[in-house]
Amino acid sequence: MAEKSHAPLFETKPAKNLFIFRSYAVSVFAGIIFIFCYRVHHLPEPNTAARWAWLGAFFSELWFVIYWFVTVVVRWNPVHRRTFKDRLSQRYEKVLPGIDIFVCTADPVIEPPTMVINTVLSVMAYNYPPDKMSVYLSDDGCSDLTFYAMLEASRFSKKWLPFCRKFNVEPRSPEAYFKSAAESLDDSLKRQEWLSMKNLYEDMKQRIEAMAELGRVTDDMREQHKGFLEWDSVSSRRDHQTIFQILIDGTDSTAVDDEGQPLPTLAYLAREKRPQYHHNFKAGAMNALIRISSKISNAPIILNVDCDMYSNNSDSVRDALCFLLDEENGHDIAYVQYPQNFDNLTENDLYSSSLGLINHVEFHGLDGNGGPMYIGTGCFHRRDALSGRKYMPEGETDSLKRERHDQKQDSARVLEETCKTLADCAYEENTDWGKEMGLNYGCTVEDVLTGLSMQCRGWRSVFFKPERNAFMGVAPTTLLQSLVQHKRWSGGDFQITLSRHCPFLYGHGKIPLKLQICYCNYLLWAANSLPSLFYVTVPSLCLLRGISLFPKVSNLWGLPFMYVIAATMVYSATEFMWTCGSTLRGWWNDQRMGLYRRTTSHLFGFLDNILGLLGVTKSTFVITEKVAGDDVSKRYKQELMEFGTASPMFTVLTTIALINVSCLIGTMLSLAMHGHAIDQLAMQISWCGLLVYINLPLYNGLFSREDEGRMPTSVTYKSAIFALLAFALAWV
Ligand SMILES: O=c1ccn([C@@H]2O[C@H](COP(=O)(O)OP(=O)(O)O[C@H]3O[C@H](CO)[C@@H](O)[C@H](O)[C@H]3O)[C@@H](O)[C@H]2O)c(=O)[nH]1
Ligand SMILES: [Mn+2]
Repeated sequence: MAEKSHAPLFETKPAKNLFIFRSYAVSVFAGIIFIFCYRVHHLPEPNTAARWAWLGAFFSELWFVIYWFVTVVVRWNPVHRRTFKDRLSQRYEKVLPGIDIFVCTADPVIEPPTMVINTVLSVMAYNYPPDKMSVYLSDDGCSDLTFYAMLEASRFSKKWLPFCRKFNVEPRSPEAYFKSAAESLDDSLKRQEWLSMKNLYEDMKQRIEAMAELGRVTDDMREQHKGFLEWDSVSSRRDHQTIFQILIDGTDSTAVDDEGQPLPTLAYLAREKRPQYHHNFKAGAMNALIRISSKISNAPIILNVDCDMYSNNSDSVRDALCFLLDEENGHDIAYVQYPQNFDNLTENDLYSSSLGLINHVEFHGLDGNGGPMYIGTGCFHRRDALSGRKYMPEGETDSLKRERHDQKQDSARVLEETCKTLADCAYEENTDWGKEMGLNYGCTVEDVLTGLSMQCRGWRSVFFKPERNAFMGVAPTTLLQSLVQHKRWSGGDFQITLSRHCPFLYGHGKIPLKLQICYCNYLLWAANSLPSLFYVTVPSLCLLRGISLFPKVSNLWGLPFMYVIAATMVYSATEFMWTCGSTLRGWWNDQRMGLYRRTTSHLFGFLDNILGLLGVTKSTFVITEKVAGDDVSKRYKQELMEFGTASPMFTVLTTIALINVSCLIGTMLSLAMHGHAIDQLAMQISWCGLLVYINLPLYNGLFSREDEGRMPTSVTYKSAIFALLAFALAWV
């Protein structure tokens, strides 16, 4: 009996079939050694163009091997986790800890209020005692429309929560639920309830959208809640006082749903913004929420979600608690990170937004090597760890059993007033907030940096991927959006590499070396750009002058090259289709996006950092668009690449594509005319051909499309000039 009470709440298992990957890695490593022998033994004459190109290829390959080694470390020891929620209920149902849920939004146009409240409703409806949950929305857009939508949501929740309980609804975002679930309920009474709930939701949605269309909240609506008065003194979203409103006060015994069950607390916050203070983007918003919630509910667990990431699995809180409450192995876990999943992907994931590799492969690997990164959304934290406390092996056991804050006797109105100052700009002056406390400032991937800090303070983290996806968000639906998002990520990650937070320095002696290496899988994205740029241009340009950078196919030295390339492609495609459950085309799209990101997002992220170090630029957080126009969505659904805008990123892509296609055609013509043997250049020509092939959608956008999503002519001209310049350079 005693043994049973200590049965673990979760279990960890190593991944299966690891020998396949390990044999691949070992054999490729052998191939790589041969490649380097070849490079060193066949150096061309000094002071020739061939010599420089050769050295360039050598150093690029050296870099790729270093990076490849990182990806091998990531994949060496993956683990999978399983939870036992029934044991959690048996042991803890009566004493479940409180949980504070933070939702962040920043712009009512890019992130429409209906989307925001769907996320809010989905988390309010978790299968968890509502009196133990509090939901806080941070609105960096300071929009009365969002506030109005929250008011609607607070009313709607009184019906939605009982409905979810009664029919065990999944997912609990009304929009997603009514979109996916057919009204197949056979019982006519149920059917009626279902329909009336759907109508109720549609009506609310319509009211909110009408108000958004109007662009302001109508006067009769404004009279319904005193909170709207706050907007009388808002001059702009970048210059206003703190607005904090408790819409549902969970401690109030009259705050109940239509079945008389308690409701979760629901609060709206727009922290103070003043032009003279940096607001530190999402990190600033989260820190304001940490402070304010500590005065209201002060729950020991904090869940953080982006406003577009609704809960898709009502048991996620319980799953997360299985880790955090485990008596044997839970006390040093700072956070439980769920994967980011998306519900707007196309069949073959045109822009490779599914994060398939991260979710199915890499994060299991990080988990096995010391713990996944914190990736900003879908993450359950221990409040203490997030607030900045170091892990202490003794005395951890009670940290989750803390009571609500003493001030709970105060009425909501009094609390609102006393809490406001906590979200004022000046509050953080001369404090450790943003440094040692809360989320870290100064980095566009505040999440990754914060997770690393927690791990360096002695905490562990776990990655949990339940069978039913825990969260579903919105992935970028245009090429440019995706590239810009990756620029923020790779630039931010690289910033960490160059700073004192570089895992090898900051994490030295604090986190395992293998985890430090794993971080490089992401922190070196930006650094990949230069060797990649070399590899997709110089070998092709060399063709024009007949400079050969690779051995003959018939030569024995050709074997290691061909083996390494073929094995890596086959392994990567298999991994993508088998482990990530994608299609072959999905893999090919991922390869294309990998190439595009390396040569644009990562390059620009790299340059940004260099300029940042020189003090020329300051990084900003460009919010990812969550709605697209009708035409754009149509093309997205058809998996037709969206260009459409004249962006420098497209100029880079087009220039590279033009260089490759010209080199390929030029070389073929000259070979045909002079009748030279193809053997010496075969590998280089194949590489160039592959680049042309992967770029087919781009040529299509350049030359044969008529729709709005084609490549703008200005980009084509600019790129043609750059390509000509490259040819001229190649000749000198
Ligand atoms: O000044 C800001 C800017 C953004 N956000 C919020 O931050 C979240 C993420 O922004 P989004 O534009 O959707 O960026 P993504 O690239 O999708 O976000 C990923 O990457 C970010 C770091 O770059 C993390 O913060 C996110 O959690 C993670 O999902 C959204 O909820 C925004 O509302 C704010 O609250 N304030
Ligand atoms: Mn997002």
